[in-house]
Amino acid sequence: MISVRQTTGPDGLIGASTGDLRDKFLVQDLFVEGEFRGTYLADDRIVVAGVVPGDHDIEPSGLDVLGTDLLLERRELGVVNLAEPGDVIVDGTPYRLGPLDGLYVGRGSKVSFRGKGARFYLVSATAHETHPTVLIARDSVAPVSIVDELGAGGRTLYRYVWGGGHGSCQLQFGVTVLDLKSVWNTLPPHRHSRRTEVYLYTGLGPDHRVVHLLGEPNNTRHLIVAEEEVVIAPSWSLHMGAGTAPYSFVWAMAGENTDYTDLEPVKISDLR
Ligand SMILES: O=C[C@H](O)[C@@H](O)CC(=O)C(=O)O
Repeated sequence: MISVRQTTGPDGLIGASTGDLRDKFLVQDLFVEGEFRGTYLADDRIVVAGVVPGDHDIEPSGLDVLGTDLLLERRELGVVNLAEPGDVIVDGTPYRLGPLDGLYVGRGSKVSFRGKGARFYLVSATAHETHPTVLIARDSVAPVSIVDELGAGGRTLYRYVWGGGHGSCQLQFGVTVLDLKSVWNTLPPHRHSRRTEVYLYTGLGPDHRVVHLLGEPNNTRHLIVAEEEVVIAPSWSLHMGAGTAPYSFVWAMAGENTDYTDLEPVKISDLR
């Protein structure tokens, strides 16, 4: 099943209740064993989905929203496994993903998912050409450490597909892991007017939450986000958060270009 999500422009924040904000910007309940559950974002036509295979292989379904026979008929795909090892099968070839490993799948391939205990998070964007499928183990990526000795924003970025690495049409994605006792992601914050970004939070467990900030720098709002929930950052919105426990998140972007550094920094002192 793939549902459709329209967010809003910045004016949509005026008078928005907690429920309004959650209805627009938070995607919940993607991970249900035995199902292919997705949300189609109007923003940059990104599809996010969750797949929990359990005892049976799962193929993408509910594709009437896309109007194509295959999920990747006109799309590219990023996959990150959030749990036990499992396989993504691409045109008959299995790719094994351990915890937080990534896979890029080029346009035109047929995918299915296998592995009891695996929990696959999918992000897809439209694609105009085919780039090779590649497995990106977390250990194989040069980590980018953000050191914050006095503050609480120490973390390590693992860039899986981005402008400086493996080619893609518009998709960029990776994983960021917070240092022990650090809480802040994406500090200092930024916006990127030429793309949409989605964050999936993981590693929090059932009893903890991330307080995620969205909105324009001078007009922020917050969402309280739980394990395996996704937050949408339209091109006009910043995105940053602080967790009540250690966590990681999968970030993914799509839009006008694949230049990872094409962003507009926001000064912390300008936040309102
Ligand atoms: O545009 C870049 C994305 O927001 C993330 O890569 C940022 C991030 O993981 C972090 O700073 O913690």
